[in-house]
Amino acid sequence: MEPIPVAILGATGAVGQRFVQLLDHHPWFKVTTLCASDRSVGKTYVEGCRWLLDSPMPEWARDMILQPTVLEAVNEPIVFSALPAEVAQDLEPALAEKGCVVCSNASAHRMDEDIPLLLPEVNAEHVELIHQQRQRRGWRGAIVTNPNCTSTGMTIVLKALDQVFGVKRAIAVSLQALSGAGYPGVASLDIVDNVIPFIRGEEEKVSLEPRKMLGTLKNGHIEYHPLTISAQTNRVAVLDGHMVCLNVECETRPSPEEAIQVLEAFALPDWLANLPSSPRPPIMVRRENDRPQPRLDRMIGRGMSTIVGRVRADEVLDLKMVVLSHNTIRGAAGASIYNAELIVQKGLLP
Ligand SMILES: NC(=O)C1=CN([C@@H]2O[C@H](COP(=O)(O)OP(=O)(O)OC[C@H]3O[C@@H](n4cnc5c(N)ncnc54)[C@H](OP(=O)(O)O)[C@@H]3O)[C@@H](O)[C@H]2O)C=CC1
Ligand SMILES: N[C@@H](CC(=O)OP(=O)(O)O)C(=O)O
Repeated sequence: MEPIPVAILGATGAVGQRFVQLLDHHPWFKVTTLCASDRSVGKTYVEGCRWLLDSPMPEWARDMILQPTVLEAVNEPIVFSALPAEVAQDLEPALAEKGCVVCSNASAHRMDEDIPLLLPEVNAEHVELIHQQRQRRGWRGAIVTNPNCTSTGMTIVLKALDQVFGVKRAIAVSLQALSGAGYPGVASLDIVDNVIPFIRGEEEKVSLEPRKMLGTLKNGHIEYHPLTISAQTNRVAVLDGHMVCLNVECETRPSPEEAIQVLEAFALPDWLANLPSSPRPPIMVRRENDRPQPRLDRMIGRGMSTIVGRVRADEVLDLKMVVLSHNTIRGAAGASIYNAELIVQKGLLP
């Protein structure tokens, strides 16, 4: 098929750069517009972007001129948004009204009733909410969001366990990478030799977003999962990869070995598993007693897999384990691209 033109908003940031990297040689999508703030507009991408990734900036991106982040600059059928939430708030609905399908990382519209908070491994059927948006709001396009990067890996694990054992309560303690705070992010004098036990708004998102994703779509409306989550979130001196120490209580108490078998057997239907960005495998269980580790394991499945280790019986709830997910790939740009592939596959582009 002809490549589908796509735009990237916030193209110079930590997540925007991942979009540029992951869309290089993408089999379906071709980047035709890069947008940034007024600070960068008019510069070439190579001038306006402090490239932080360990592969070279793609040749096609280097000389593209950064466009203003305004409605008139964007005419592509698919728009990837890596905007600050306050900028996304009004612009994303305006783009959806104009006819663009916006695949967004920003938190601004994640919890809106008719907007899917989509993780294909967990709730691919929620994409049908696009029809509600079009009916209720009169949009030709749509907004589809991906979750907070800490919510991402743990929700995939909770889904696998919920399908078999039912999940009732969870305690999540995160160790979050620096790239999660964007660029330049946290000052080195704050984080070297240190852990910061506060990330604004994060605990609220990690407690609530999984309940929407694990919820049931009934009559065009999502009934949230009754699961209760207690979250504590911390910033640590890791570059990429968010780790979550997760304790889970189930309806039916599994042994650690039963839980491992369920996690290893977690599979996607063929139509999802065959999308270009689908994680292969969706979940990998490490049985060594000192894994997963961010530096060693975050790129498993090209950064799209969820890695689980240290699955043990818990003295307070039923199970405890450690979950690792690449925050700017599975938790951000890779997530949006995977969602866009799902939308194309379902024939939901206008
Ligand atoms: N980093 C992560 O792991 C995750 C991030 N997110 C979300 O993704 C979004 C982007 O995050 P991240 O890449 O980390 O942030 P960065 O701060 O690294 O990048 C922000 C980007 O937005 C642009 N921008 C800033 N202000 C404006 C403005 N007023 N108008 C237009 N563009 C603007 C910047 O352009 P310029 O360079 O010109 O200033 C830059 O391209 C945020 O909503 C964040 O919450 C979600 C999940 C994970
Ligand atoms: N808050 C996350 C990254 C992020 O921006 O998430 P959100 O889009 O949910 O605010 C982190 O610090 O790692």
